[in-house]
Amino acid sequence: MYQFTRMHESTKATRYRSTALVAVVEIIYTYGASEIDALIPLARSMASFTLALLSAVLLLCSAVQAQLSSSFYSRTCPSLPNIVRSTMAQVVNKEPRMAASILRLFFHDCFVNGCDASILLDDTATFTGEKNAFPNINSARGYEVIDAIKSNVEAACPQTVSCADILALAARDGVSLVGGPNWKVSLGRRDATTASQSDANSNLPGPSSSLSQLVASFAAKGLSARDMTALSGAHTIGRAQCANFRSHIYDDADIDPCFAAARRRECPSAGGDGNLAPFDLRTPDRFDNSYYQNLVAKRGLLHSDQELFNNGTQDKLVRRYSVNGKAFAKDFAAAMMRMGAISPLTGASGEIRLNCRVVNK
Ligand code: HEM
Ligand SMILES: [Ca+2]
Repeated sequence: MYQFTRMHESTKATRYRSTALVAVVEIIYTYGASEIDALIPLARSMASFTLALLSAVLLLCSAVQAQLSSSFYSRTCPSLPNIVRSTMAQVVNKEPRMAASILRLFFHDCFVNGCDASILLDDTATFTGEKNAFPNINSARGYEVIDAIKSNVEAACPQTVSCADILALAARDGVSLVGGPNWKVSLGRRDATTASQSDANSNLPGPSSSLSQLVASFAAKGLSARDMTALSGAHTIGRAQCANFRSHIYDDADIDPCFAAARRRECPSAGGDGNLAPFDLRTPDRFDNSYYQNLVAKRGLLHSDQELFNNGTQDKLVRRYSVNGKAFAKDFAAAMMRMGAISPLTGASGEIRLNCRVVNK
């Protein structure tokens, strides 16, 4: 759709340019070379008209393309990267898990109608939002961290930076603060004015998903199976609740029996639904490639995790990441940039929310 509009505009520009050229040639032909001097001002004004037209078309193109850019706030809010980074550093220093929780918030935002901070909206009389959808209720956390960053950003650059961009930056900083890769965050997203609980319920993959369901849910967002496997490496940090991995440790066969027995101690077969367990027992708060080493050892915590290494299409890639932390870091960063570019609101769409929890009045 964007592509079509762009081609259409540039065809128009070429047509205008050749019409101007033909006109100049016709004038020379009709009036003779001796009168060309008199025609120079006319030719000049036609040339500048053509130039103006071309630049107008170029401007239109960039608006239509609606591209994000890492320098989006470099003039309007130069302190933005430092504010986000220093707030995240304080928060993660106090509670390392928060790096994981903010990363997950970003994933859950982007997969539901794009990276538009829809997940941050509280329910209202006119819509039921995403916070109480099944994948998020009693599970997604870190909203108050985004509030704190937002209020620091508002103090420095009022009404300028979207909550969606703050979330994208905070997720990146959290990962890099706990030892993960760094990447350039593209900016210029705007905030949604509505949110949908049912979209959150249907677009986010669940812990009992099969490999083909996982691949399909990422494909629906324009992400490849490789992206899916790299992004799942986020489960190298953070915690999960017993209710989400109980059936894997009690009922599945594709699991190391010692690992299953150890995990059952923190997660009884009945009760204790909210008991927390780290995804990665070895380095629970360090963003490394041990998630993949765990999968190869059949020590994935969720059923969906172990699906990536269970004699399927992703086995080879999982093995590669398990022995090559650099390859994982590189692919994770690239996939995060692609995930962060899912259907952003740009230009005049959406708004710059003043409070990340509520739509502007
Ligand atoms: C591939 C499909 C995925 C499934 C089925 C899935 C599912 C889950 C589940 C069930 C939990 C535990 C929640 C709880 O018990 O409260 C969780 C936690 C987490 N997920 Fe995923 N996830 C997936 C992909 C991702 C992706 C792509 C990311 C980020 C790029 C991510 C980041 C995280 C993080 C960091 C945590 C820990 C959060 C915390 O400790 O607060 N997940 N995920
Ligand atoms: Ca969203």
